[in-house]
Amino acid sequence: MSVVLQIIANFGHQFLGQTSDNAEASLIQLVARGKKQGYAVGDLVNVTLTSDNQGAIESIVPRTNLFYRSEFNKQKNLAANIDQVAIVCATEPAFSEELLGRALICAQVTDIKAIILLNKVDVADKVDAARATLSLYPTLGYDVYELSAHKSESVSKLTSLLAGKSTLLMGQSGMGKSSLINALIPDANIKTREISSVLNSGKHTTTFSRLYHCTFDGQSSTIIDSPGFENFGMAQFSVSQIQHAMLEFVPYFGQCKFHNCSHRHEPQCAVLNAMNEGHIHPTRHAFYERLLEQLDYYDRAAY
Ligand SMILES: Nc1nc2c(ncn2[C@@H]2O[C@H](COP(=O)(O)OP(=O)(O)OP(=O)(O)O)[C@@H](O)[C@H]2O)c(=O)[nH]1
Ligand SMILES: [Zn+2]
Repeated sequence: MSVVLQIIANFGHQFLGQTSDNAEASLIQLVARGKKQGYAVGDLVNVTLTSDNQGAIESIVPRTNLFYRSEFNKQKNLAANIDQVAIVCATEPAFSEELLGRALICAQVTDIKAIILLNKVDVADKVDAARATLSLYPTLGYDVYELSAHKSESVSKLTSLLAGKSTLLMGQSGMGKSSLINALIPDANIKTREISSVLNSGKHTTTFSRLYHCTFDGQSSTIIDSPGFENFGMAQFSVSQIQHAMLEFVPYFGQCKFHNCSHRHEPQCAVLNAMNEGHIHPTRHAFYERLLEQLDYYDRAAY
């Protein structure tokens, strides 16, 4: 029998599938048939069932999007078919603005809405510094929501952002992502144990993405939890894609002296002028330079 299932967990060579509209549906262990393809959590796949709880993936339903990071030819799929990505930062330990910036660029190029969650705002002596760092981002168009995973009222406010949507939750280790998942999805631990029992092993479950069906504000929603990340390569993007994802640069494009201006060192560069006049934050320009340097490095390494 052939069915369409959604991949809800990805263990590299093995996947778990479930019907996308029924959170209570049993878990089906999936294997990829034929050519190995990079499936992602959130993918819809055509499956031939081989038993009650096993099946073979025959093909993939075309994706609306795929959020991934990559170094050289190594690709790490985080989620497919998502409506938004929520990047979890915290007051302590301090988060990396570099990683936040990279996740925002990736969302921008992939045309996925990004929101920033500042968790642990109950840590009174650290909250001002975190707020100061994040104050730049609303000026670029990214909403920042403050919350505390330990306070139920702030978690229930968060549900209105997630209701009816498929959201990828990502963040560095220690930002409180697991605490947030447990607060949002009270049976998350039970579901994780179910997965472990299907796989006869619990060891993989925290290192791979997984999808939870939930109901927020009466609307069926999904959350994809991804492993904490400590780097974010973007080898897949072109210089032009990165430039256009630097949203505060965009108004100045076309006004530089050289039409192929890299906005790094050229004379009469409208972007550099805007920075010197205080319209573009120097830390963002420095960030942009680092991204381009990394692309140069990938290019040189390819030859
Ligand atoms: N004060 C405070 N502590 C929190 C909050 N949320 C999480 N924590 C604590 O922060 C620590 C890390 O939380 P986790 O939920 O394990 O963080 P994580 O981001 O899932 O980290 P990994 O599992 O390593 O990826 C734990 O000691 C939590 O109790 C919060 O809102 N306020
Ligand atoms: Zn320029």
